[in-house]
Amino acid sequence: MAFLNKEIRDGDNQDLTEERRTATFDTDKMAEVIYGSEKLARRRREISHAVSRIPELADSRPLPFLDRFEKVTEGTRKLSVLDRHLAELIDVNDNGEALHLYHEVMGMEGHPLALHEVMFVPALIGQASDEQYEKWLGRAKRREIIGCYAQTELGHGSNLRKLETTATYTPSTQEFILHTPTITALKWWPGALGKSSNYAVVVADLIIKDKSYGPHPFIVQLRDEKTHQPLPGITVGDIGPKMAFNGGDNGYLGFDNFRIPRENLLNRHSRVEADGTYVRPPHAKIGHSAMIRVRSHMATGQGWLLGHALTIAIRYSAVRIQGFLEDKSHEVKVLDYQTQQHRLFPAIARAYAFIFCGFETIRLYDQLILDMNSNGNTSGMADLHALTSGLKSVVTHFVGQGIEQARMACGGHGYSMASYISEIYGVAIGGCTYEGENMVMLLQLARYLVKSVELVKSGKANQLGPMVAYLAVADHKVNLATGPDSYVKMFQYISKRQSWKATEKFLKFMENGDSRDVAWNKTAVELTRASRLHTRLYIMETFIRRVESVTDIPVKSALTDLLNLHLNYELLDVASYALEDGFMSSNQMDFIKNQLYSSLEKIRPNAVSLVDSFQFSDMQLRSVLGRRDGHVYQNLFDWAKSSPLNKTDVLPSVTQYLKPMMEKAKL
Ligand SMILES: CCCCCCCCCC/C=C\CCCC(=O)SCCNC(=O)CCNC(=O)[C@H](O)C(C)(C)COP(=O)(O)OP(=O)(O)OC[C@H]1O[C@@H](n2cnc3c(N)ncnc32)[C@H](O)[C@@H]1OP(=O)(O)O
Ligand SMILES: Cc1cc2nc3c(=O)[nH]c(=O)nc-3n(C[C@H](O)[C@H](O)[C@H](O)COP(=O)(O)OP(=O)(O)OC[C@H]3O[C@@H](n4cnc5c(N)ncnc54)[C@H](O)[C@@H]3O)c2cc1C
Repeated sequence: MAFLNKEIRDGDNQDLTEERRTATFDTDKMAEVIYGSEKLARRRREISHAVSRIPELADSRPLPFLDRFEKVTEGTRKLSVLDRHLAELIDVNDNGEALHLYHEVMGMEGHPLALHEVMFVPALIGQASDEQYEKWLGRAKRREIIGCYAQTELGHGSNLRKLETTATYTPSTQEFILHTPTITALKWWPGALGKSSNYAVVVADLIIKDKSYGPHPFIVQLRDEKTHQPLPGITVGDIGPKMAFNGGDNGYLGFDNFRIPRENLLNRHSRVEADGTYVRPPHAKIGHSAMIRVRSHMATGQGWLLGHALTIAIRYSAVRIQGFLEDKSHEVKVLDYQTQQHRLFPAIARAYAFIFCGFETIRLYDQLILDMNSNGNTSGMADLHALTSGLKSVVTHFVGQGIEQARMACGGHGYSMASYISEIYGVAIGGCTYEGENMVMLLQLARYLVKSVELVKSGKANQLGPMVAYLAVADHKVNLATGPDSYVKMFQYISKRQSWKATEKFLKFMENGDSRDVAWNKTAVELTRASRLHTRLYIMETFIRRVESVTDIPVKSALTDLLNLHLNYELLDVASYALEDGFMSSNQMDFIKNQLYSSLEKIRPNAVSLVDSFQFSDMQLRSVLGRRDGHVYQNLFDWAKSSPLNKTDVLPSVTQYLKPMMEKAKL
């Protein structure tokens, strides 16, 4: 008989095998839904297999035992090995294959090319003119040069309008002079800036004839192409260890009146003529496109990170036997406890929801770039900016929470670096900060929601985009028993009510004499609540759309269980908004809870297979606790024995300090 869960192998832990046998769907088919195509799901497996046959691509030692210097060296070593094997391992023009290969081999702790691929090349593609493509893009794509994205400064990150680095145009030499006027103007944080990159896209305040034109992107050479020494006028280095990403060299950068030619302003959309005339872009924020790109990709990337932590926690929970249920002669798997299921299963649903939702925003971003580059059409920018601002904030926040729950669900062993969950957590929560601090970005979405409510109030509801059309819809009582649409309607009611209440509150402060900014700040918490609700509604709707589109019946059925869990969990979490004005009854509340608990029971037999379907190899997971074979205790013991502290029985520190202390005490 063909097994539905393809992970079953001889010699694996029996408890885990037992779980895999209960799968009601084919995990390969589920992987096709997760990764968007049969081809990519299959290629991922093939690539992982091919990588496992090249020993040099393996981590030379478990990463948690490496210090920072060793991590940076190890990442760079693997990159160079990978470079030799690239063409034999993947179709280099296929982004999905490339992304998988890098996740597999390089892991998540950072490496010299991380920002080159994620932001430097995309910034060139989005911002450079055809002539600049000719000069830089090919070299960048071939990796003759390595670049990063240097925007944030020591003193400013969120408020781009106040960046202090200046790029002053000098018509006599047709050059920009880049300068760092104060210590707070030092670029600070850019990934791969400190030691690896020899070029950067630098965002600086463009100044022409003493007038500031705001932040603009420039391509800047930082280091000599032969010696890799910083060029005269450039100060550059590493900012030190961080919560995670310690294989990466986030850096600082200062300019001392450093000159670059006029052609180095990335000028697809705006430019400076030889005489200093400024030509405006078609949209004021078009220079931010590299950020919108990363934000568009974040929901999927973060969903995968949550998937990593859950794969570890669910597999472990199926192997960990502790305590009793009915039969007092046998301890049970901790996965059988309702509290454990409640801790983990809604997070599985969210991981799936975020991945599906992310695929939609990636498509929207690709369409926007196509429109902008082919006919200068920027009409989709405001919508996508609002959407991705909310999405990156909500998703990173919940992913952080979900990973932390996964850690706790593994008890003491979750706290060990052997689980690798703390590393995943550190990487994931970086996303709450980078690409726009979460509160700041929620407030960006709130601007859009407030404007939308104002449109409705002024009788222009017909101008609302499809994503906010619900803000104008009349309220009707909802019967939740009629299926997903009724949950959407209830959520729409809640989200709409909060957007309206926050807007009314904001307008009231202004009517009472507060300035717009002060009124905004006095309403900010309510506004961020509106943004979160709007975003969660969008995630819910995309999840429903995706499940509806699935054709494989067993896969669809398992996904429907996950979706039902998601709908009930989400609604329960925000029910107080609808209970307070009586729109939701306490009977409905009980109904939601009962549905939720029965979803947990339905999902239980598929739990291991739902996470196996992510098809993360052991190499990619880098977790001793979460390995596919489930031999948790032997694996943990072997790992601990390999700790450098265990190389000798008596440590020099004991001989030097501890023993003399003990000897002295004896006297
Ligand atoms: C294959 C790819 C895989 C990717 C996977 C991801 C993995 C990533 C790993 C890499 C790790 C790290 C990378 C991190 C890189 C960085 O962090 S780069 C630095 C990022 N920095 C930021 O995000 C700064 C945040 N701040 C801002 O973006 C802006 O300052 C902010 C938007 C907050 C405000 O901009 P202002 O210019 O000040 O604008 P306002 O006055 O507030 O608004 C004026 C109007 O403009 C609209 N607006 C703003 N931005 C945009 C935009 N981008 N697009 C469209 N419209 C925009 C705004 O809504 C206002 O409109 P309104 O007046 O309301 O109509
Ligand atoms: C792992 C990592 C990688 C990074 N990589 C890069 C990179 O490659 N390139 C790059 O240029 N940068 C990078 N950054 C920097 C990152 O983009 C910024 O740190 C981020 O945009 C947040 O800005 P900030 O540090 O100025 O935070 P701040 O804005 O100083 O945030 C501090 C607090 O102030 C609040 N706050 C600020 N403004 C407002 C407001 N208007 N209203 C309400 N509250 C507000 C925030 O909510 C937050 O609570 C990276 C950062 C990290 C952590």
